Amino acid sequence: MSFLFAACRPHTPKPFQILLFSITWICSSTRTSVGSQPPGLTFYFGTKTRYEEVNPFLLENPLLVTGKQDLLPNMCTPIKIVSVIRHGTRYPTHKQIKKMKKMHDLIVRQEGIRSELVEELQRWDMWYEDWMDGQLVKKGEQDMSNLAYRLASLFPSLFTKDRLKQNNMTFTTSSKHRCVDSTKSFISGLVHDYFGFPQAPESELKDLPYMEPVINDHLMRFFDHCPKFLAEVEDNDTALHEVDKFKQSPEMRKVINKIATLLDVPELDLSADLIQMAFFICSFELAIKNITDSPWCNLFDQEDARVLEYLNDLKQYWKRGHGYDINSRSSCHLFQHIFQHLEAAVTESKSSQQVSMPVVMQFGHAETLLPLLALLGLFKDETPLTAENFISQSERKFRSGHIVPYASNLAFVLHRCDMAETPRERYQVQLLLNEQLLHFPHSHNSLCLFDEMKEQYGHLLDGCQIAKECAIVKANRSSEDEL
Ligand SMILES: O=P(O)(O)O[C@H]1[C@H](OP(=O)(O)O)[C@@H](OP(=O)(O)O)[C@H](O)[C@@H](O)[C@H]1OP(=O)(O)O
Repeated sequence: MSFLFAACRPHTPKPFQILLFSITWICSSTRTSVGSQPPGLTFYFGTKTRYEEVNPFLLENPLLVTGKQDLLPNMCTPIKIVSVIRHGTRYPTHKQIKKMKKMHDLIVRQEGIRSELVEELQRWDMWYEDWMDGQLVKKGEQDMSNLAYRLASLFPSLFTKDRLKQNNMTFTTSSKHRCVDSTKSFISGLVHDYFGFPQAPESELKDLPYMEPVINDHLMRFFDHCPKFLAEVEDNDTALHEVDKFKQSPEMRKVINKIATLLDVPELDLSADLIQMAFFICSFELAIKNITDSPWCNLFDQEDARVLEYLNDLKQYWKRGHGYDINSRSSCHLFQHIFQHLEAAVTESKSSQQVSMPVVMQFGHAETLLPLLALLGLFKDETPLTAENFISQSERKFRSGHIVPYASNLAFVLHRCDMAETPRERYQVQLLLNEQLLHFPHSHNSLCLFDEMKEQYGHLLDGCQIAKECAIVKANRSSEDEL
């Protein structure tokens, strides 16, 4: 099978392969007609997943807003939106690029008789360079400008020219360049694509105070400012022990063995990290350049992909998700900030004032969103993800690629319902993830009365003081001192 598959790749026919040429031509044309994606791998890339995987209709039309009628509650008017948005598609980080080079060098130095696949990988151009280090790519800019257009189309009463001109929109970002650039692309999508202001200097916008992104890492990178998280997770070598164990698991060993055979390299030269990197190259080639037939994808089938997805999910679960309480508790300042924005709008609306800040857009990382979602009790499986339960977790809720792909976005939309029968029903909050309705865990409904939300999450409003949550309590002989 692999021989036939190997013969099905476009390649320069060699003397001893002339016979295969006709087969190759048939197969490559067949492969092209079969589909434009790596065979069944694209939904297993975890946090390296492109946004289109959660909204496939965007592949045809990146500006399409679907199901608008289903998304908005009848007889209610949106009066505020507060969003947390992951940056758009990015280059690999410096750390990952080093692993890419190591993996490719391992293949390039192969000599003697090599398979078609190895030859193709040897011919592949290692075009990634250290300077790229996680920066936003062109596709990432488009992710953001298109998202801005779609959100404004979904909530036109919030995204109005007047509000733009009156600066009633705020754009907060993490200090990382990919987030700052994502914010600028989002604003550009709003101003130029949606509102149609020309890009030229004579644009009406010149009299607008430029909508500069406001950097706030305490909000968008709260994990960097939480001593308890840094000590117990980030800087604790044993915190990801389940990840380390899974790298040695039978499932992982089977993938390593298979790739070693395919590449004809000693297993000892390979590792779970290097193989995960080869898998991620397939994901980056697709996400960044829309290359659907990268030779790197030909190393893997869906069984391998499920194992490698779980490896990434284990990291996200224990480093950012439900694994350790401090992961989610460290995000409660961000949740409180979101809630305070909603509460301010309710207060203004109740006193018949114009809502002063109807649009609040906040740009961060997968590690901004995952702890916040965990804090809200979302995507929590009954059993923790461990190195031992890969098989029983095959239908798990916590699949990072389905939750926080590039450009993922969580939106709290506050509605005023003037036909409400009781004052309690007048203000309702709607939850959307990646432009789709998301149910609150306590009610299994995507709409929640504002007062009910306050009751359900009150323990996170009054009972989560970030200074106390993040304090490192150091026991000593006489008493416990907070550092
Ligand atoms: O494995 P890498 O270096 O890509 O990990 C990145 C994070 O990428 P992710 O694991 O989420 O795919 C990156 O998150 P992002 O949302 O900004 O892409 C994070 O900022 C970066 O520090 C790396 O995370 P790590 O936990 O430090 O490995």
